[in-house]
This record gives sequence, structure tokens and C-alpha cells, in this order.
Amino acid sequence: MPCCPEPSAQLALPGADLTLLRSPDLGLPARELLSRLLAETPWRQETITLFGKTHLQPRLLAWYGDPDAVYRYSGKTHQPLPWTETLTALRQRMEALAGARFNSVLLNYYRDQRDSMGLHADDEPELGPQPVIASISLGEERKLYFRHKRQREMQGLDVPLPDGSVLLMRGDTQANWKHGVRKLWRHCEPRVNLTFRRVHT
Ligand SMILES: O=C(O)CCC(=O)C(=O)O
Ligand SMILES: [Fe+2]
Repeated sequence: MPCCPEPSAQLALPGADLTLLRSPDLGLPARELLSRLLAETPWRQETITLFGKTHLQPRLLAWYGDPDAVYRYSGKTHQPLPWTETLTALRQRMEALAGARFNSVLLNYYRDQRDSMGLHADDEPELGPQPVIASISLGEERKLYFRHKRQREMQGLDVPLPDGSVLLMRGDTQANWKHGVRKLWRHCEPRVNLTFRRVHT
């Protein structure tokens, strides 16, 4: 008799390659990882300029990687921080899960329901044409929403990302789709997301 829900699910989105692993082995309980990362990370709040006005971005971030993994993100150049023990262990697990090599990780900290990420694609040239991105979610469940880049009539998708889950984005996902995290109207606890990437240097 089947006992357990499918541990990994391929999500149905045409022209994308999305796999959600609901409870992969992260080496430590998700709760423990979340509290370590909240305490260990030198979180920064970046600014963003829209229509000539400069605002603080509605979340905190940190960028770690190999010394040469310099990456431009949201119009800024990020010099990576050196790998910590926690992040090195997670990188090894994500490489084994994804069957790919990563040389950097972007951490995003959504402090509460007011924090969000605008629609974007991780399609910078330095990530290459079909980037593999392994995205770990810790803490409060938020939805990652997908909208097609060119065909407005295409049905989008909301993907709830549970505490301790990993979303693998591969193939043409970034070429065809944008994604983002909306603000919420109800109270929401902290969430940390880690996206492991390979920056071509
Ligand atoms: O918080 C998330 O799940 C999405 C993060 C993301 O899209 C990014 O870091 O590029
Ligand atoms: Fe992204």
C-alpha cells in the first residue's frame, strides 16, 4: 500500500523544467539551519532605483562564493563572501541532488509579509544559456509565482515552497519564464531562501 507522498514532483509548466523536492536531506533540521543562517549571515539591504527614485529593496541579502564568482544582480556587482562551514555543507548536498557544480549562492531574507521579490528571470549572460539553480526554502512558506516572459495569455503558476524544500530550476526555465515572491496581507514569519548557482568566470 502506498504510504508516502511523492518525495519529488516535476511541476507542469510548458517550456520550463521545475522539480520540487519537498523534504530532501539537508544535513540538519530546517529549523536549525534557519536559525544558524539568521545568526551567521552579515545581511545587507541593497537599494534599487526605479524611475529615477532610489528605494531600499524589500528584503535583505548576502552573496557567497568562490573568489572569482563575481556576479551582477539587480544592476549591481557583488563581490562574494567566503564560504562558511554551513554553506559548504549545503553546497555539497545541492551538487549531489542537482548533478551540477555550483560556485556561488545568493541568500535572501524575507523578514515578514512586507518583504518580497519583484518578477525577474535569472538570465544574466554569466549564468549561461540553461542555468541549473538549486533553491532551498527555510521558514515560513511563501509562493514563487511564474509568468511567461513573452506570451501574456499563457497560464502562470504559483508554487508554494514549504519549509525545508528544494526547487530545482533547469533547462529553459529562465529563458521562458519570470518568477517573483509577492507581499502578503496576513502576518508572516521570517523566510530565508538560498539559490545555488554557477557563475561562468
Ligand atoms: O525567494 C525565492 O524563492 C526566490 C529567490 C530568487 O528568485 C532569486 O534569488 O533569484
Ligand atoms: Fe530568481
